[in-house]
Amino acid sequence: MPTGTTPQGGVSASVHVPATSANLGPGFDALGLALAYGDELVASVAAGSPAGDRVDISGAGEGCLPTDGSHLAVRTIRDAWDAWGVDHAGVALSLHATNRTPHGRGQGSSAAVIVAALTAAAALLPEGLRPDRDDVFELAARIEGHPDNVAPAVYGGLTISWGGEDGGSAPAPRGEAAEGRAFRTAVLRPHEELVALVAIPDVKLATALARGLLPAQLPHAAAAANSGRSALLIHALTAAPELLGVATEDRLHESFRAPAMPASAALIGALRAQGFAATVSGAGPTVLVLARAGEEAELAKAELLRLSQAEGATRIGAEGEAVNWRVLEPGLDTAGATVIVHRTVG
Ligand SMILES: Nc1ncnc2c1ncn2[C@@H]1O[C@H](COP(=O)(O)OP(=O)(O)OP(=O)(O)O)[C@@H](O)[C@H]1O
Ligand SMILES: N[C@@H](CCO)C(=O)O
Repeated sequence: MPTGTTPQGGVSASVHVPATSANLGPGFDALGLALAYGDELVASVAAGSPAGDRVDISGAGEGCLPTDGSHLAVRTIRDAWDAWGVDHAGVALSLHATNRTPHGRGQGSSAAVIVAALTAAAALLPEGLRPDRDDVFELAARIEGHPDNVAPAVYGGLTISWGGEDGGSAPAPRGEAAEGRAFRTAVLRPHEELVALVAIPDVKLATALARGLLPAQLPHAAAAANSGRSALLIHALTAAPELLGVATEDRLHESFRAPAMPASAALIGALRAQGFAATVSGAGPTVLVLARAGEEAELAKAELLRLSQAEGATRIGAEGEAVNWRVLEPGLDTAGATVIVHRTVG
């Protein structure tokens, strides 16, 4: 970035970022799927200072999240400009956030806001100097700490991400410079018949808490079974959806986290007992069901609605509170994060 580059006034960047579901069963910290609904962030700058930063929020987080410079999107934009060598001390940021992705439910809300903020931070720079999608992916994954929600939020579709051992550079494809990237991803198109259903409870589970429940070590047999299933899962998601049930079996995380989301675990157990490919979405507690379009998806939806409304185990959360569920069939997104830069008038 040339010395003295500043964010542009007189323009606004409108960003859309999809909600995402990570893990998909055995693909812990690696697999992600973009869902066709998500968040909007409109960003602009004017002459001023960071003290003048303002965020206007509607939807998730409205009335709870900060509306000043301590908002995650503002911090992320300013951190990105620092990382890219942009001089931003003389501007105030104005953000309008429309949040549809629920927070702390396992649909990638934190990845979405980070990706939206970085996409806006790049778009507000002069044309020709804007970091590209791969730069946004890299920085977002570093901030989030793992790439599995960030990749589908940036690129759309079905993503397989990887990093380096012990936080080093991610191994690069043959013939490509390693470039010191910490994370990389391969983007696949999901099978055209793939349908995703989500049941979203009205209780939250912080990802940090859910990660704290994982064991440091696992038996080799469990790791071997899991690697076989995650390989099979790619085949199921792209070519053979009839294998989704067996391919979504996980040995790395779901059982260890079940005590923190008993209602989700009970719902998944009841659905899997009927042969449906039900898993925890991300770190939970949303339940994700993958199915083939047509009769199987219709049956899965009917069962998901019936079980999530039933009295009993599925109505009790981790703290003993009642759980209410919202069931959605969001469709799949293949575009990822998109941005339009408008010239502002007046
Ligand atoms: N749009 C947003 N604006 C500001 N902060 C947000 C936004 N979305 C998420 N956050 C912050 O991230 C937290 C949720 O992140 P967390 O990683 O726990 O869950 P998640 O990203 O929704 O789920 P998962 O990582 O399992 O998919 C929120 O409680 C909030 O602090
Ligand atoms: N792979 C992550 C996804 C949630 O961010 C986890 O399960 O902790």
